[in-house]
Amino acid sequence: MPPEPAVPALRLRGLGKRFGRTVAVDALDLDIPAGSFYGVVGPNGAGKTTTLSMATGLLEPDTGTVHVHGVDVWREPARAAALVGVLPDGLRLFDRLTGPELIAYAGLLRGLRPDVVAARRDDLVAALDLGGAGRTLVTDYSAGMTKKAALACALVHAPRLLVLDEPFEAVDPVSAAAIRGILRSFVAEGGTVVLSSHVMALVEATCDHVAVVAAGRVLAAGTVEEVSAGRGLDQRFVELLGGGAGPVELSWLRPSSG
Ligand SMILES: Nc1ncnc2c1ncn2[C@@H]1O[C@H](COP(=O)(O)OP(=O)(O)OP(=O)(O)O)[C@@H](O)[C@H]1O
Repeated sequence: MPPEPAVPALRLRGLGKRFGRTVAVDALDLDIPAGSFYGVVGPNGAGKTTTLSMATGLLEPDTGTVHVHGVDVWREPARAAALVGVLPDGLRLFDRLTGPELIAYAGLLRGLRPDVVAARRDDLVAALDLGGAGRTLVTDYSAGMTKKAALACALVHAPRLLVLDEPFEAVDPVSAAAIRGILRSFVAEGGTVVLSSHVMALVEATCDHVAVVAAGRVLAAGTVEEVSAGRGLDQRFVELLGGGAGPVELSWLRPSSG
């Protein structure tokens, strides 16, 4: 008998969302294999945030289904939520707390025991180097620090799947390396990471799989080698998107034109 096909960490089928006349996501199908480090790339307005929001139960799809490790996100939201950690785009946090307080609060909301919460909070503060901020409230954190605190909140219940919208945006290189290290060991231990990014070099260096999304559809998906087809992800991305228009000359911008 052939082996059972593996259940993907995330399965999107016929996913669709409109905002008025704008089709943000258009009958999108995608499988994210369990244990992969998956990048979702695409131009501005491609539908990445909308897709990831629907995949994680934050935004109700107009059409289609989402399964996380075989659990239907929209039929069994509590079971699915226990499996997923999310770093949404433009996240609103309870920012009148310190970072460690926020992490503990996230753990308690997830139903963890207080002693487990305290231990994990301390581990996450150390791993993400959030201890130096002392009693500073999250509202006074830099953008990168806020992102790290939000990532810690997404990790505290030990999810199997992490979905991260632009996790490296506004994060300094040292913090980005720390975050990458944490995500890599999460994947090495059997977890799955899905992240969206505009930065091809980052996806190429970090992810093993990639999907190129444009106009709410998947243009190409597979391992980074398959999708980049020996030409580098940046170049493939431009090719898949049709190269774009030629350069527009801004003659008035020439210093000599005044
Ligand atoms: N709440 C909303 N109301 C109206 N239109 C929306 C809303 N959210 C997204 N859109 C539209 O849906 C389309 C897809 O947006 P989305 O934010 O998902 O793209 P994205 O790939 O994440 O873009 P970016 O890389 O710029 O963040 C865009 O045309 C956007 O203007």
